[in-house]
Amino acid sequence: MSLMVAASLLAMMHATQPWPQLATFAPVVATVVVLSTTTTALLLLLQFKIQKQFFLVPLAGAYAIYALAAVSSLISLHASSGNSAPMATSNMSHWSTYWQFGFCAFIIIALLFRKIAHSFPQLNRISLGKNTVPFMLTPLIGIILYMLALNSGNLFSALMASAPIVTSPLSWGSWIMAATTFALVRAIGGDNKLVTVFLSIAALSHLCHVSHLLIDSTPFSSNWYMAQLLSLFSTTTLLAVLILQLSQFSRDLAASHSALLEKANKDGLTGIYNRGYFDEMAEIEWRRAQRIHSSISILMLDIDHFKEYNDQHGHLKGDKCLKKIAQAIQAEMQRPGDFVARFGGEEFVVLLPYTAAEGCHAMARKLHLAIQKLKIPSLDHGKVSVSIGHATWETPGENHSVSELLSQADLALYTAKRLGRNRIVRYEELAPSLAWSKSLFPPEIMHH
Ligand SMILES: Nc1nc2c(ncn2[C@@H]2O[C@H](COP(=O)(O)OP(=O)(O)OP(=O)(O)O)[C@@H](O)[C@H]2O)c(=O)[nH]1
Repeated sequence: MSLMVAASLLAMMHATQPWPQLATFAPVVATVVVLSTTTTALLLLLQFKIQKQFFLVPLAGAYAIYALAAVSSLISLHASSGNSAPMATSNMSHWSTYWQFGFCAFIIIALLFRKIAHSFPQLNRISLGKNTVPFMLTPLIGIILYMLALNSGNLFSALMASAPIVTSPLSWGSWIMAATTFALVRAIGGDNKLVTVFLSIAALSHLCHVSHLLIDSTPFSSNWYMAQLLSLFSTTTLLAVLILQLSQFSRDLAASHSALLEKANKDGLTGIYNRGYFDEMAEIEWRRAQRIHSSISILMLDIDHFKEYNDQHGHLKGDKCLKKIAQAIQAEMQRPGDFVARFGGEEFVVLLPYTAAEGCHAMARKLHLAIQKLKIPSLDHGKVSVSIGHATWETPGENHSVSELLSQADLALYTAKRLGRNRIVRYEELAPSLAWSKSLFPPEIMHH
């Protein structure tokens, strides 16, 4: 800001010094201003939609008015293409007087809204699309004022007469308005420091811009060039910060979305995947195995006598034991696609895509050994152990579902429990006597 004031003062000291006449300078500036103010107004409305802070709506109005003025400036430039610098005539034109007042007035309204926001919380609940009236009101007021400004040439001329700009009351009014806006931005500020800083820069460059016009607006003087540059500056600074904020916002959103997804898929206690995620992944892998005619295996593990463990050591120790076992199983998942989930209570399930029966059995042995190696002491049974049941489908058929494979692994696990726990049973071993097993185990036992 100090740099801007210093450059501005320097230009003022050499106010009338003529510079090279760049005929395209004013149209280029006006075009950039039209684009940047329109984008700023739209981004501010977008930000309101996200942040629900009503003051952003009049702030968008301020930039919408600026855009209207810049369009008007472009048109007048085109209409008087013979004139080298119609943007800065010796008197302030109607539109420039209008937009300088309008721009500042809307910023002041925005600041006041921000100040009293807590008294009108219902304003922040207005949503774009549903309640269109407040949003239509801003451009509507802008257009009405604009038409007034265009059609009241007599009123403005009377006020400004043909006096030099520096003696025109409207010009001074415009300067006072710009100075008040800057002072209010500094005084009221807000919680969003970045927006406040950049709004201050915009308000200060606007104040400098008006000051330059007041001192002298001879086309192509150093003062005139400075005034053009400042108008460019005052419209693009907030745009830059808005783009920065929106990109930051979308980055934050993506991060929190993936964190949320991660949380939704994980089991809170053990940190491994939960049953819901397992069901999703098992379905996907099952279909893939069907498509490419590949084998797929499922392994089910259940901690032995865990009820007794809980009763003897307490639930907290029980939780610790569950975590340790979950981590030990997780540590053995080395192939891409293999994964473990907590199936419920003290039961875990491991999905092994592209794995045939022998590979699955080797994995079961590895897991059994890994849990033995933990050497978690248990009062009645020496060390905590697990029972494992597993099943494999070499080529899953079209008319079958993953739940069939799951029930087979479950049946193998149940058999391991029945045979005395702390062992591995493969479903394929049971297969010939399956009918026998099913009739042997009544349905209520099957859901152990
Ligand atoms: N600490 C703790 N215990 C749990 C948790 N979830 C389930 N349990 C306990 O795990 C025990 C499971 O008991 P049962 O289904 O009878 O199985 P078990 O005692 O291991 O017997 P078998 O499986 O036949 O060896 C119950 O006491 C549950 O309260 C948990 O998140 N934390």
